[in-house]
Amino acid sequence: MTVHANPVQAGLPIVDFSRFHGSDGERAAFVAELRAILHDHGFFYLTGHGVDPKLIQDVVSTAKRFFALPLEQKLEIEMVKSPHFRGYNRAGRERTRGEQDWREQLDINTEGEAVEIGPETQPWKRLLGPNQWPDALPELKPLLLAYQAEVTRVGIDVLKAIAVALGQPENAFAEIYEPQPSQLLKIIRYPGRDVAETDQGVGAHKDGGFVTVLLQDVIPGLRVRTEEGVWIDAPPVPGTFVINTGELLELATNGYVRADVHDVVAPPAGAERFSVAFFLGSRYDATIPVIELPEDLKRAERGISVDPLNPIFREVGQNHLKSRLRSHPDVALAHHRDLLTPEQRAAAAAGEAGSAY
Ligand SMILES: O=C(O)CCC(=O)C(=O)O
Ligand SMILES: [Fe+2]
Repeated sequence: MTVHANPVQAGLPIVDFSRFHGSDGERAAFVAELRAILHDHGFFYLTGHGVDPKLIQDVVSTAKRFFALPLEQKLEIEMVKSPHFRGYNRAGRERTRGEQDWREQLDINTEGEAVEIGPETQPWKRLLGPNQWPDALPELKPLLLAYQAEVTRVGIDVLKAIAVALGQPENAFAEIYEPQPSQLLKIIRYPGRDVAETDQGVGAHKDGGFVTVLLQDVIPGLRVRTEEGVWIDAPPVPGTFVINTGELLELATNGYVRADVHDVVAPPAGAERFSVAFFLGSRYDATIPVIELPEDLKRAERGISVDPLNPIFREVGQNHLKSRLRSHPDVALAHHRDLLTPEQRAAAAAGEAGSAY
């Protein structure tokens, strides 16, 4: 694989998206490179994405001001107050495979109205509803919604390039993300190891959707596990996003596309790490299709390995709801007891269930 000017030696490749819109030759080279990356890792740095650096700077600085608010102001919008899994979580509240993640975060999603839930309503409709915003920082809402719109555009652009790399028409995935893809935006703060009770910023996991668009501030911590089981560091590279594919693409391509496992180690004592993660998925009412790949790619399909601890459904809304119920047992108990089995209720009450995302 040819890797473009890559300052991260032996690390993840850096890809310039403007080449997708360049000359025919540039586009073909870009698409071939992307295809190899999708198959090897599903992880890369993206430049040439067109997001205004000023917007990025404002999002990061305002996110830092949010986390610097007094705890009681952040708790005014604690996630447990939202049946739709929106809002703030203190560090230690989220779990990945039963182990505590050590990060605080604010979760935003598509801004919308709650749906009245009756016995016939599909359970995933509980995910729809308004976000919670801090009164103390009114500028956060317009900023994060503007940013969410921008990273949605980037995610969809990348998805079009992915479709082409897989030998499909650019709009191959449009029928499962139009008119409203699922959006989940998290601003995240990882406290240093002097404060964190474990080294686990977030435990090893795969993301769930189409693609994740990750903005890292300046402190490293993200690591990616290759197919051979080697962990590679993915430190921040200024001006880039880290893009990674999610399980949806693994499923849709019968494992041709890889969604590498990754984690975040807590920053050193005295440091704190900030990131902004955006997860783009298909419509909640979509079913993940299996894409017929060209013969040469088909031969390289790996198949899908099923994780018994975290089964994945082709019904997207059901899948999202499952992840959210597992990651946030307090919300599950407060608002969705009726969806839990007695075992899940007991595990949630003991704070045992959970996974990232
Ligand atoms: O904070 C990061 O850099 C990555 C977070 C992540 O992998 C996730 O939230 O799924
Ligand atoms: Fe992740």
